[in-house]
Amino acid sequence: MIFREMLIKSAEEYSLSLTEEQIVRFSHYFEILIDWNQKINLTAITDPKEVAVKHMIDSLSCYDEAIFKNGAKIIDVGTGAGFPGLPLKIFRPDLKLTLFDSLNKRILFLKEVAEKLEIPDIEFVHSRAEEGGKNRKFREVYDIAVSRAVARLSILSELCLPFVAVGGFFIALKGSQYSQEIKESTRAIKALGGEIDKIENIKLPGLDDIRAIVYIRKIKKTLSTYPRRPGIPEKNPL
Ligand SMILES: C[S@@+](CC[C@H](N)C(=O)[O-])C[C@H]1O[C@@H](n2cnc3c(N)ncnc32)[C@H](O)[C@@H]1O
Repeated sequence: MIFREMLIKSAEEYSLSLTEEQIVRFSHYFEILIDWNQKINLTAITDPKEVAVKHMIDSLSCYDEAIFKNGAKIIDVGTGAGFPGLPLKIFRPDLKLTLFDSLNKRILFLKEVAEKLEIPDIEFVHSRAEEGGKNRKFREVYDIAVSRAVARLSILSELCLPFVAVGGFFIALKGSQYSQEIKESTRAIKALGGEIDKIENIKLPGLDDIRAIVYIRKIKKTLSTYPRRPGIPEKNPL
């Protein structure tokens, strides 16, 4: 009940209106998350109010109606326990979502959530982004790539921009250190065919820190040299 109330209250503060069906799905997702978290490490955040704000509402904070077009193809790179991809899919069931992660246990959890919540049209991929980004099935076919808490922006751009089609967006959900990360990543974003479109500051209900959503537009194809081999983007950022 606490989760449900907090979710509704925070969504309202954030000017997002949720239907009863969506609220039920978010609540069920929360229950399965807490249950599985006892067996495998999915999240350090377990307090109902915190899960509602720091996972569910934070995930929705990158939602922009003008960018998330009807039926858009979206990939969540390093999705972990499904953030931000799954809350976005619950909010906008028309999205064609790919949940992508290098840890298979988390993919198994996500499959169970999708099945129990009866959410169709989700593709689950167990792979590293450095490999997926080279694969023709995934390369430059997405309208949107989203990612949260996976790597610094310079590294993350190499992991995410190869998935995005020209004209699409890579959306990075960033914490309070975002200014420094953005400064460091200018060269990488350009080299990968991207351009910063806008940066939106976010303050979550009840939290003091300022976060940022960085919207990067794909303006040119990514050179076939990127992404480099697994581990290289992190070891030697562009
Ligand atoms: C700290 S968790 C964040 C999970 C989720 N995005 C969130 O915000 O709660 C980072 C996730 O990224 C995945 N990951 C890290 N490097 C990756 C890579 N190169 N390719 C695919 N997934 C990766 C990890 O397995 C992990 O699940």
